[in-house]
Amino acid sequence: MKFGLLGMTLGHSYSPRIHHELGNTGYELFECDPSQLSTFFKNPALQGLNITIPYKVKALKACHTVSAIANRIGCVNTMVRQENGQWYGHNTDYDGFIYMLRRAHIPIKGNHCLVLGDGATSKTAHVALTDLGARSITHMSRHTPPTYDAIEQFYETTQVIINTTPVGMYPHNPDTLIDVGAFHHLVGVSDVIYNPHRTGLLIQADSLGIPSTDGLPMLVAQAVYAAKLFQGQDYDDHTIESILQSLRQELENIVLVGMPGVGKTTVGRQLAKVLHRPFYDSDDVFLKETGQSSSAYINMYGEAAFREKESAILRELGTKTGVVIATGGGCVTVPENYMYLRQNGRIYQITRPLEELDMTDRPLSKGGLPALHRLAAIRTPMYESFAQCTISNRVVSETVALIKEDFYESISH
Ligand SMILES: Nc1ncnc2c1ncn2[C@@H]1O[C@H](COP(=O)(O)OP(=O)(O)O)[C@@H](O)[C@H]1O
Ligand SMILES: O=C(O)C1=C[C@@H](OP(=O)(O)O)[C@@H](O)[C@H](O)C1
Ligand SMILES: [Mg+2]
Repeated sequence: MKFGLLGMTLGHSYSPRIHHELGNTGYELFECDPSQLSTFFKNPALQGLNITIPYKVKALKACHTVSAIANRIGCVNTMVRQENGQWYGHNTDYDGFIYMLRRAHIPIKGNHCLVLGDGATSKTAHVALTDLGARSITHMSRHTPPTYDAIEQFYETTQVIINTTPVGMYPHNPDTLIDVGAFHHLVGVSDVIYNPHRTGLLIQADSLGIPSTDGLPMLVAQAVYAAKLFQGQDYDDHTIESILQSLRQELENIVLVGMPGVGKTTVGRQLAKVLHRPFYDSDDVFLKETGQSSSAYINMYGEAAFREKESAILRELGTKTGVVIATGGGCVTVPENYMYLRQNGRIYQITRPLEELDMTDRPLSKGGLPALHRLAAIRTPMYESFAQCTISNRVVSETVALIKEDFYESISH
């Protein structure tokens, strides 16, 4: 009995991890060339498959019976071997897509929807949005009209935006196709990408207070719905949510911001140790990359030159998942750094009474306590606009425990 995911180049996939959690411990990855495909499907040991690009249409053709939904979409993502040896095909991406929208409370009925992209996922989205009662569905793409040059004509009508393109996906993050702020009547934005957790599109939606969702709930839900077909088990929403939570817990970064000398490096290092995560300090990375400490560099070339290099470092660090990142105290002065850090992370502002801050070798704290007060007056609103949570750093071990507690609590919502 073999189960697994079929594709051409699979790289890192969460599917085995999800199916293993559902008890299907033999679920594996099958990378296959187009020329091997018809022989592959004939292997009688194969009991169940999930299919990813570029084989979703070919898979449909290999099935003897196909669900009505999969037929309408024109491709299958799940194949189940029947007792007579023939393949049955379904599309659980459809079910996963609907689950994702329902979970995020994004209303479709009666609404004008704009779908970015015209690939396989956009077809799934089209059929699902139709079934959910969308008032209109417009597909925007690079080559088939309407193309992105025509986007302005949709600013006043669009109510829901769904991105089905890979734009903004790792390692090309952050990158966006459109300006969410230009749309005036949005009630929901969804991106089927799940790495990063928050694409540029979703960060924009979030900052405008528009309900939004990434694609991880869809990924997990389609896997659970496929497992129902593979294993004949009747999983409920609770199963989807608990797997989603464990993935989020593993993937979400913890990012520390705050005044120079407040304890970001010290707390971050301890926290990483307690959580068994890799630790990155942007000033350490700076030293490794330039051969100079941040303070020496600022003294020699000025703050602006330092900020530019620091941003490039944060852009790179922010694409990582499951790590702890301590930033340098001034990272909040560059607005783009928010997107770099927030795309995969929950950001914590660390505070301590200014009188207790360590000012050694910190050029921006030069000038004693009055200078530190002036710096804090400028920066505090910036730290607050970056951070989702503020933690006061009295005793390092307690600070670590408080962040850990908040982090797990935040993931469970
Ligand atoms: N809660 C705390 N109590 C006492 N000293 C602390 C505390 N947190 C950090 N420190 C000390 O403050 C200094 C600055 O800490 P550091 O982690 O380098 O700050 P940052 O990275 O925010 O600039 C270090 O000497 C560190 O040991
Ligand atoms: O506040 C700042 O502008 C800076 C803080 C430093 O990091 P710490 O906050 O870890 O001291 C370091 O990045 C650099 O000297 C600039
Ligand atoms: Mg530091």
